Amino acid sequence: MTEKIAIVGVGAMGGAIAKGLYNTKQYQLLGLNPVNPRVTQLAEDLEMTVVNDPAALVNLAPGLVILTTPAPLTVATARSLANLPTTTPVVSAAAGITQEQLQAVLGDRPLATMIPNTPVAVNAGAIGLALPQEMVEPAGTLIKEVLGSLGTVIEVKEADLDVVGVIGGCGPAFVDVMMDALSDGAVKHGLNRQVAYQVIAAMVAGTGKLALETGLAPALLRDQVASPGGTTIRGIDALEQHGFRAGLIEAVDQASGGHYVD
Ligand SMILES: NC(=O)C1=CN([C@@H]2O[C@H](COP(=O)(O)OP(=O)(O)OC[C@H]3O[C@@H](n4cnc5c(N)ncnc54)[C@H](OP(=O)(O)O)[C@@H]3O)[C@@H](O)[C@H]2O)C=CC1
Ligand SMILES: O=C(O)[C@@H]1CCC=N1
Repeated sequence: MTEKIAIVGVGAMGGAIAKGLYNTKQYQLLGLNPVNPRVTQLAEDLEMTVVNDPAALVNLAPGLVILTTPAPLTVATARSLANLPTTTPVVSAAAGITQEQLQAVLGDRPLATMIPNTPVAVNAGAIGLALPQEMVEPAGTLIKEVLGSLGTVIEVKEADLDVVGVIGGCGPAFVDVMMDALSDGAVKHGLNRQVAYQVIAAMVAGTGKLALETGLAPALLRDQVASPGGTTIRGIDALEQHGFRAGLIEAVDQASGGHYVD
């Protein structure tokens, strides 16, 4: 029987997860979200049954529930789903919301926290997953299978999920800012912006693939690009002088330390 996966909060993240799961053709998609034209269209596109009442979602008997509501609303939303059978696993993507907070409202059931990222929409996500030690089967296997269909799952301790969420979850936005600035530089030199976008996106995808497949440290990969006396090292010098590296370290500092409250 096809597993029914429920996405609670079908926004940017929930929608990206829905798209990635739809691509696999392996799951039946359910959703919970207030009614609006955006969600109605997405539901139609992804053959997803979206309801706007928690009791209706419980009646649809999902096999796995993924919480992607705004973090400050997630504990209250989880409470509205407490009637799910105690065997139904729940995975929350809400930044800064802990397993303990969710367990308090969802009771004793398989429960995990994660930080995915928007590339899950194209099954190329980086998903930090914190499974509690006492996770029972088959829930643990189901969670890893479903998330594994969306990209690379990296299991971490819950205490590390905050910083994993910054580099993995916020990271695409940081890279998008870099890509946008690189395209400005290229346009300044007369290149067509759409051509610049194409080159930059392929370059970023390939740089990530090379790092993943070689397992080499970024500093070593950088050295292979920077020919002695060449052009790259002059660009790196400019980046250092303008605080590129310090800016990224500060971005991780500023974005970490979850600030959401129930
Ligand atoms: N965006 C990202 O890249 C990442 C986000 N996350 C986490 O995912 C969660 C969602 O973030 P994001 O997708 O960016 O936010 P969005 O605002 O885009 O999405 C939130 C969705 O939840 C819906 N919603 C609001 N209240 C309820 C409710 N009570 N029941 C059901 N649905 C509800 C909203 O409906 P409506 O359409 O009416 O606004 C909206 O569709 C956050 O907890 C965030 O920490 C984690 C990792 C990465
Ligand atoms: O901006 C946010 O709060 C969410 C969490 C990680 C990425 N987006």
